[in-house]
Amino acid sequence: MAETNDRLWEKERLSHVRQELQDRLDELEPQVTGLADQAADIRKRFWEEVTINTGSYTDFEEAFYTINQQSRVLAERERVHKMLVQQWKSVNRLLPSPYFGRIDFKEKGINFTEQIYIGVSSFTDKEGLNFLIYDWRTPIASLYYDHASGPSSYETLMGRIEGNVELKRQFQIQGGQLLGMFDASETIGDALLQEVLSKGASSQMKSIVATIQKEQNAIIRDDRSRMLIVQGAAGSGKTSAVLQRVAYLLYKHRETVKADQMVLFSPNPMFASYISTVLPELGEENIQQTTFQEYLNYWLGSSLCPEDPLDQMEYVLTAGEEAGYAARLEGIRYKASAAFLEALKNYGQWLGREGIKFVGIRFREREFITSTQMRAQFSSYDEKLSLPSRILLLQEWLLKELTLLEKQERHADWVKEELNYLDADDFADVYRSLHKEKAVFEVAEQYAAREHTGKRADLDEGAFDFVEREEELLRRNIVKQMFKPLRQRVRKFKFVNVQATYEQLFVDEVAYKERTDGADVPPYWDEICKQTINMLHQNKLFHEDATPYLYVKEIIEGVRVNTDIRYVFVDEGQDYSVFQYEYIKKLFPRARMTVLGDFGQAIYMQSTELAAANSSLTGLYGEKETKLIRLLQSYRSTREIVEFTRAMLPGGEEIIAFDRRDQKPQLIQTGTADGQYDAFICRDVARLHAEGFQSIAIITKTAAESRIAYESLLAHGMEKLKLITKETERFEKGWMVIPVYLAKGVEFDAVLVYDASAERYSEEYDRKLLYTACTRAMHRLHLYAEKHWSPFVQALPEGLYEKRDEV
Ligand SMILES: Nc1ncnc2c1ncn2[C@@H]1O[C@H](COP(=O)(O)OP(=O)(O)OP(=O)(O)O)[C@@H](O)[C@H]1O
Repeated sequence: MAETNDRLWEKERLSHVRQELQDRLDELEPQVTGLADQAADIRKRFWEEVTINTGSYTDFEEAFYTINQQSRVLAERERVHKMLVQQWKSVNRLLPSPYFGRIDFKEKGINFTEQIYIGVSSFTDKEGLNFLIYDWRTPIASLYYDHASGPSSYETLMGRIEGNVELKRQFQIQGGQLLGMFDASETIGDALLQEVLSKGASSQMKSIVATIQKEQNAIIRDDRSRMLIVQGAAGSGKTSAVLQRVAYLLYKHRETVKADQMVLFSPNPMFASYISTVLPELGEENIQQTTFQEYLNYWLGSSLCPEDPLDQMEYVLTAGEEAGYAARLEGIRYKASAAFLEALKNYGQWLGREGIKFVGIRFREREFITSTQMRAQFSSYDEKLSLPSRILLLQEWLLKELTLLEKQERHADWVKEELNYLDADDFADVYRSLHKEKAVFEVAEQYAAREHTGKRADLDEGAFDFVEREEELLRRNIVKQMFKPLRQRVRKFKFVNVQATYEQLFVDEVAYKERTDGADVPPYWDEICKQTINMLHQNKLFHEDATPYLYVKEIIEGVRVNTDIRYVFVDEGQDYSVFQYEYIKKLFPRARMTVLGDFGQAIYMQSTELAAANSSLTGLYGEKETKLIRLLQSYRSTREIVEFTRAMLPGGEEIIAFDRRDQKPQLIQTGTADGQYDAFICRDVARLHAEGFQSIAIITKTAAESRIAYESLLAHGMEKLKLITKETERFEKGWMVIPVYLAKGVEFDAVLVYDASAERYSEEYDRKLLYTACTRAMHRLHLYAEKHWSPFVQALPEGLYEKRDEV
């Protein structure tokens, strides 16, 4: 009975709050449109109101004053309009579902229990005195996420507030209707989470604001660490938590930090599209999203073409039979290592003493300034100065030299010849400036004459030599134009041959050791050198060389920095090398960094272990400034799928499954009969679809395998199937074939691992690929093989799956 009363009471309150929201909306709407119209009107009539009369100084002043006045009114109207639009949007967002939680909190020493309703933004009553809804990011709202009922506390700017949570309640409100309410005695009750997690996958990630878990809340609200590292199991909500964190930080620091001062590194553009709706759903603007590759491409410019990381991945997975494969793999590993980073630091020292390669400045087949001259000039600078400072001095020297050479060059014969090719415009320009010059000349002559004789000078027409001055000016212009690109090259440091400077690291072992203060070389060094140089000679860079190359470039030219950015977030952080982290740190010197990842899904060779005791990531800002949070509970998949997948990973037993149940994963052995394989898959997709699963992914190991699978399944009549490639920009719901490395970070109702045979996944390296593929499944997981299962499947306890032998 009491429960029913509670529910009635909540229904009434909901309808009261909605009425208040509606009233506010009715109040705001005319203001919003009215102000927009007013601003538009002012903008349209701006110049009508202003009479510009510059006849006298007073007129001018008056015009100036009116313009100023008008633009101030306009700016104020626009500011108020923007604020009202924001309020209007926020009220609109609240109306269908004003809040999702309530806590009753009795503060210590105060004899009163406050009811706190929590929603996506705050809302007060008409008088502005009482909060009808608290924003989920307010300090008091953290009680909702962190504590079960009982003694609790929360942090405010003024210190810790202690008290007692007497009630914690969750609501399901949709379209203004109270559909359900649950009182939670333990953290956030499972009922709502169960409900949320049992839903189907969608083409866009959803906000988890109503069901944030305690350990996720710690990630969201951490505001102290310079570096926050989150090592979280597959599906533990890392990406979800980081997006909530962005919204939280934007709210907490709204006076000082704007969305464009945050940047998120995501694995690929498709992933970026997948998460793009979360922040707007929370009422915040999207932050800048990029991939590390975009940064590389931008900074390397057009002269060198770096390999795409996905192409590198495809090579690693498919080129096992090719000559030089083992050396390339060693190269990938070594060039991402801390040892190589150290070697490059030492190389920087060596370059400071000798060895930088310069490019001479050539002009019309002549060597103007040779690389030897540059080297001599460079070595004349004090060695105590940093390398980039000396390069700057050299740049200055070169620009001065060019000015001298430019002057000399005006008298060269080729300039005379060029005079013949000038067009009328060139002459007209010179003619105009000569006339101006003539006027100045005549005034100067008159002045000089008056000084000497006290009379006007009697200037004859020939006193100003037009012809001579004309040729002089024309020559000057011609040479100036020709020297422009030379100057530009110098300004862009093109006189340093970075390519040759990088290349000379890869001559042979002796040279390498000499230049890097005795660094050890990995196996296959000679072959690694050959492969690297071969690429450079084609003006290309292996992916593993791209960041080290930029690093060397910056050792010489100085570090590029972006001081605007205050927060950097790196998702799928295990896939970045220590080099890339070092680079990101330097690029954003004022930023705090949040890195989220899962070493269990570290499928790239350059991976970094996030949570290891001696992780290079901890070393980036030092232990004191670094905080590590581990997430062990997996939310994405059913208990059966988590139990199956975690058994694939050494140490996987620590992953905790959420208690949501469905079928066990199915292993389907198809036999070798022609066409049977794909026929089984088609049939299973149709069955899953009939069960109501809409997003179904057939996951392959490589892009090459994806293409073959796609063609073959298409031939079996699966017309609705889509092939996802690295060029796919938008993530859409449906049936798709996708290589595992593109499926990272996203999820599907059902996953069918196209070929989980021993032929496909047998190396230790394949374990994580298979794990990553299987952990994309939310509700159903099927694995297929013709004959022999991958050893990683064979090793699983039998009770974890159901076998379907179709042979
Ligand atoms: N607190 C939560 N409430 C509701 N759903 C949640 C919560 N945490 C995670 N989820 C859901 O679990 C799924 C996995 O979350 P997410 O993609 O953020 O995990 P992840 O750790 O980034 O995964 P992976 O590393 O495997 O890509 C998503 O569907 C997300 O909505």
